[in-house]
Amino acid sequence: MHVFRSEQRMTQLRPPKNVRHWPHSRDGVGVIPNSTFNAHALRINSSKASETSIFHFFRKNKINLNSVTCAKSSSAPDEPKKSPKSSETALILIRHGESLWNQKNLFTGCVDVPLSRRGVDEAIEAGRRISNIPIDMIYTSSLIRAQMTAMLAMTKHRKKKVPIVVHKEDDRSIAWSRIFSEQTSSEVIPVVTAWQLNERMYGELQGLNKKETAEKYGKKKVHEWRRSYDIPPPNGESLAMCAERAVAYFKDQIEPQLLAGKNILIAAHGNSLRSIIMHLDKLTSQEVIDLELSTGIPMLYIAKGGKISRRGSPTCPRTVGVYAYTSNLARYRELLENMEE
Ligand SMILES: O=C(O)[C@H](O)COP(=O)(O)O
Repeated sequence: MHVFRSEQRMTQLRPPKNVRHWPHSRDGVGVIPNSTFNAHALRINSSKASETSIFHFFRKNKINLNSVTCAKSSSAPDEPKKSPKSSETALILIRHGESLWNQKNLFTGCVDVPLSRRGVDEAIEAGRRISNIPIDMIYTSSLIRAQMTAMLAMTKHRKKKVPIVVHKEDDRSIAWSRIFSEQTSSEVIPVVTAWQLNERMYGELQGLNKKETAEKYGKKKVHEWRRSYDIPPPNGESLAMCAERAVAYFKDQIEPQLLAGKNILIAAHGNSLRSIIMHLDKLTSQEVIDLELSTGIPMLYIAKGGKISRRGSPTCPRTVGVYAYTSNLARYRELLENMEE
């Protein structure tokens, strides 16, 4: 059974300072390029009209264009440039923390339900477990439980960067949401919200209690709706239909950033992540039936040489455990430690 479940809470032993958790990489590869969100001089790559209105806005508000930088106004963050084959980047997947309806065992799907108190704690704990892993961009769904998980987790990241939702409604919102001073731009992490990463639509089951639904329609039928690959719940999405949008988005928008050197966090949902993991781990539609994701447990993948491979679930930095880390991540962690000394 291919399961990422919460790990036994190991005793919180702090390893001695000089103990290296991982051997340094032989090739001396530097720390993962901390390619933060590259801000550029304000360039509105859009129609002349919006450019005029933007410059009109700045002039009217006496904003000196020379002191303002913002990223290019593309609907996606910077166009990814291919990074050298040897470079390595991290991909972290986290299913949102427990939601109020998870707590009540209700089918949630696309209903926009917030985290429960326990879900908030799970998101913060997940943040501790990924606090040493570089993150340059965050992708989340348009649902609050996934967005809250990402924001809460990032409060524990040792780089202390501020996640900022990237708005892409129109050129003005793009320009305004990315107006930083030069210094600020190095202190933020762009957060891209995408409906394609939403939980699968559970149709008529949304809001129903999972146990009562199984009693009403039969355990087998409900298990089929919940865990089969291509059987949708009544007026809902099958996992295959969810994969069509979630995996397509991952391939079109996220993978290029990852392979271009950006370290990525995706905070999403049980089924949108199951479909992405099915793609990454090349699971069959039979194998994915057994894939269960616990709420709030981070899953680490490493992209290197054009491949994205699973490394396991990171544990808390102070937890004595088997680190599914690489020597590059070890260097990054040492950098953070030296930064804090
Ligand atoms: O949408 C929901 O109800 C849950 O997030 C996932 O439900 P499932 O575990 O039945 O897929």
